[in-house]
Amino acid sequence: MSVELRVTDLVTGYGKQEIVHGVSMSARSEEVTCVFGPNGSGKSTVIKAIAGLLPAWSGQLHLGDTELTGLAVHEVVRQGIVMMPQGGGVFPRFTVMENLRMGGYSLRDTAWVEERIETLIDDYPSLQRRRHVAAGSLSGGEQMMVAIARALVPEPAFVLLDEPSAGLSPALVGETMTRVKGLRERGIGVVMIEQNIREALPVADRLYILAGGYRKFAGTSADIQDDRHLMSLYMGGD
Ligand SMILES: Nc1ncnc2c1ncn2[C@@H]1O[C@H](COP(=O)(O)OP(=O)(O)OP(=O)(O)O)[C@@H](O)[C@H]1O
Repeated sequence: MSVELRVTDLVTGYGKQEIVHGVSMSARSEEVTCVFGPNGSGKSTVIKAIAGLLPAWSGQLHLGDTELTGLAVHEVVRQGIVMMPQGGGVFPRFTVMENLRMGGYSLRDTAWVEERIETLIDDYPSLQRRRHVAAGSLSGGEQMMVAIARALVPEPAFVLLDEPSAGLSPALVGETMTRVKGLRERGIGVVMIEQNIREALPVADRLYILAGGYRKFAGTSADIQDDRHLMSLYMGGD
C-alpha cells in the first residue's frame, strides 16, 4: 500500500537564522521524489528536519496519519524513515560489516539485523567479497553502496538521500541512479537531493525546486518544457 510522506509549511533553520521559509512537499512510497536547487537553497535543511536532525520551528511532518513533528532521529527511524547524509557517512576505519550493523543500531533484535544484512549484501557482490575490509579502503562507488545498504537495514518505507552521486565518476552516477530505481521497485519511497539534474531527472516521479529557502516549483519531469525552462526555475525564477 502506498504511503505519503508530507511536509506542510515547514519553517526551520540554525540558531536564530531562518533558512527554510514555509516549504510544503509530498513524497510517496514506490516513487522517487527529487529536490533540486542551487547551493545553499535549503535542500539539506529540509531533509534534516524530516529525519529529526533539526526541529521544525513551525509546520508539520507526517508519514501517512502519523505525525513526525518533534520526534527524535531514532523515533523517525522506527517510523520507517532513514537518511543517508551527503558523502554517505560511511565510517572509514570500520569494516563493511561493522558499518552495515550500524544501520540496525536502533533495533533490539540483533539476530534479525544479522539476517537482514545477509539478505541485503547478496545484492552487492563486491561488498560480499570485502565484508571484513575497512570501508575506507573501498572505492567511492563501493562506499556509496555500503551507505545505501546500511540505510536499508531497518527495512525503511522511505530513504532520504542527500546527493548520492556527489564525487562519483559518470559511470558510477549511472549505477547509483539504477540503485535508486531498484529501491522504488522494492516499494521504497526515495527523496533525493541531486545536483546532477541530467541523470536524476529521468528517475524522478515528482520534483521540487527550492531557491533561497522557498519552494519555487512542484511537479513532474513532464512539466519541464526544456532546459531553458528548467534553468530559469533552478535559478529561482517564478
Ligand atoms: N549547521 C549549520 N549551521 C548554520 N548554518 C547552516 C548549517 N548548515 C547549513 N547552513 C546554512 O543554511 C543554508 C542552506 O544550507 P543547505 O545545506 O540546506 O543547502 P542545500 O540547498 O542543501 O545546498 P548544498 O547543495 O550546498 O548542500 C546555507 O546558507 C548554509 O550556509
